[in-house]
Amino acid sequence: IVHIAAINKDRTIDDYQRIYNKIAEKIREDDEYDGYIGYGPVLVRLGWHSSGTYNKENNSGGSYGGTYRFKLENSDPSNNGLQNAAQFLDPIYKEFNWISHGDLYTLGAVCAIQEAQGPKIKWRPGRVDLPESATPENGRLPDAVNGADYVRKFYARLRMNDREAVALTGAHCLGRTHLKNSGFDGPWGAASSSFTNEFFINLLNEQWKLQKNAAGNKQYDSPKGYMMLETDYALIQDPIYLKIVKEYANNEASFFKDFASSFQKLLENGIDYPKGAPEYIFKTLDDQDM
Ligand code: HEM
Ligand SMILES: O=C1CCNc2c1cnc1ccccc21
Repeated sequence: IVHIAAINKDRTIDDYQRIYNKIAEKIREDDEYDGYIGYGPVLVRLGWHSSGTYNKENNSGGSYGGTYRFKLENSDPSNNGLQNAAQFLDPIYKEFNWISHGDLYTLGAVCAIQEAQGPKIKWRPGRVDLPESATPENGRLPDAVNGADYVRKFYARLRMNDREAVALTGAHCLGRTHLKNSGFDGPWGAASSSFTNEFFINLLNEQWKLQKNAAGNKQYDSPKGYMMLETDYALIQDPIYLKIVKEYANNEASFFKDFASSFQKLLENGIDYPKGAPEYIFKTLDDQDM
């Protein structure tokens, strides 16, 4: 399967910065969501899940077709809770319905990371809405109750190496798990809305105890009320991953650099960009004194 980015000559960076600003202002405005965590984390998860269906074996899935908008994909149990992000983006799509859904979902994630004081993420438009028949089947997104071998194999399907896998999982500095969505619970204390390397610091500094949560699922809990999924904890069980976790815990700049490149790669998996395709770096509201 080949998906070629459609270059729309009528649209410039100003058009996309206007959408970016609308999303950023709405994130600021709707600050009460999820106990005042805000919409940032769930917008990041929507961008990641709409891209995480990619399979390098046949170049299927991925963000290009915006197929999350179809029932088969948005009712995938792995996507429980992302309806909140889709509803957040609805009014933005109505006002700027010249943008494709794939571009909107990924732009929303880039905006959320940058507005959370994370790294600047390069973003390229050109995804084209595909019909419902192009929706990938359920089951392509990762399960949390697994170890390092599963994590390595899963990320390899997305063309990600060990460093990219650890960097991407660092997005778990944002938001939290919700029993009603995924059957995992917490953390309450550490559920942050700022993008930092604290996920790696938590992994190394807390005492973790594997226990069953209220839904009967295993997760790691710490005395401070923090939590880790088994796939999070795998990053300090595997010696190769552990070395990278230590690097990112001690060097936030290195984490930011690797996250920025890995996240762009994740969001662009499966898309062929023609030579000279425009690539944008959006200004934050702070950069624009807004
Ligand atoms: C093995 C890989 C991964 C697994 C098993 C996993 C699993 C999960 C689970 C179970 C939740 C809780 C969802 C809920 O209950 O609302 C979650 C939340 C989240 N995930 Fe991941 N994840 C993985 C990788 C990633 C990646 C690569 C990113 C982004 C780059 C990401 C970003 C997020 C964010 C931002 C949240 C918080 C959402 C919110 O607060 O509503 N995750 N993840
Ligand atoms: O250590 C943290 C910080 C707050 N958020 C999360 C952590 C660890 N694992 C997570 C897994 C999924 C979603 C959020 C988190």
